[in-house]
Amino acid sequence: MTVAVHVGPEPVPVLIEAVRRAGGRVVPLEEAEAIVFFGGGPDELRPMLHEGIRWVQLPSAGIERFADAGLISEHPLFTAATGSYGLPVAEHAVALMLAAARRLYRSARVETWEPKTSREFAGSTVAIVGYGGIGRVLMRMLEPFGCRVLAVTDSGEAPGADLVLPRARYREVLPEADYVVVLAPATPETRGMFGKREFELMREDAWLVNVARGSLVVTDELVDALRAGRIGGAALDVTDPEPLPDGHPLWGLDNVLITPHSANPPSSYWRGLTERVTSNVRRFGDGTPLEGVVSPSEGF
Ligand SMILES: NC(=O)c1ccc[n+]([C@@H]2O[C@H](COP(=O)([O-])OP(=O)(O)OC[C@H]3O[C@@H](n4cnc5c(N)ncnc54)[C@H](O)[C@@H]3O)[C@@H](O)[C@H]2O)c1
Ligand SMILES: O=C(O)[C@H](O)COP(=O)(O)O
Repeated sequence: MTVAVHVGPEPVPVLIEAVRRAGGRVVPLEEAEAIVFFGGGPDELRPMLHEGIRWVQLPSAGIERFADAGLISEHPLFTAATGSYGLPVAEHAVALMLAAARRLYRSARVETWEPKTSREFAGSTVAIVGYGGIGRVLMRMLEPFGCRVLAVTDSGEAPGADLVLPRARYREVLPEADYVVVLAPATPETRGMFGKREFELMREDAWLVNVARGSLVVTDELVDALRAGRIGGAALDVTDPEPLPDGHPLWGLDNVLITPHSANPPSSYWRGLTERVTSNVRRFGDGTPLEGVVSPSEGF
């Protein structure tokens, strides 16, 4: 079946091309049965959802803005870009962990010769809290380092992991991990899932690596834990608030690495998104299950 797809509100040429590559027809909104949404938020999307729309493809992996606005439904069906950005985000997590282990965050800033304090990353214990699309790629990248991987996922399956626990038991991995990589979605359930209580469970030399969403971490309690030496450090690609304002205490702590939500650079973003669009337009046309379907009740 040829799918009639509207790409908007921004008619991005590479997305139009991705729809056509999959055999879809790019049409005005009134004639569309599917929307590849790009260029706005819930306020722009809501008025586009006329009764002929059966499917909406959202551009990011984290779709909390749309869930919080009450837009996610089964009819129309919503898909996210979950898993599409596995390679770049997993690579960024590895870069942050290596920089932490090798103390590059420190060496890059000092202007004097210092005693050696770095450690080896190979053989570390890495907890992946939210083992999904990105977590699966991270697992593969950790293999050559001989890491021990503790995975938190409700699926019960994480091939190669040394331990798999359901999300309700995520705190149990914290005392064992050298690095806790946060990869869960932003939902009401995950808001603040890393705060004082969780930092107290972590090892004093362990690093928190957040490449998911800032809302999962209670920022003030993280600052307290870092100042008190309760944990070794934090590497944050995402923060709450975001952007992190100038003068925020996190900027001044030397055991903190901050990147500006740059784990998924533009070239990787467009590659991941166009692949997801092509694959899902094809699947929609064939009547096969779509990738990245969002559950209205779960919010991811
Ligand atoms: N930094 C960036 O630029 C960037 C880019 C892409 C994605 N992200 C974020 O990374 C995260 C993961 O993306 P993904 O594509 O792997 O998504 P995904 O849906 O494939 O994986 C998320 C996993 O977390 C699990 N999960 C849900 N609730 C949980 C909980 N309470 N505790 C532990 N695990 C839980 C899910 O079951 C799923 O397996 C999302 O938060 C996304 O917004 C960030
Ligand atoms: O979740 C994602 O795909 C990235 O973090 C980008 O999300 P954003 O477009 O909502 O910032």
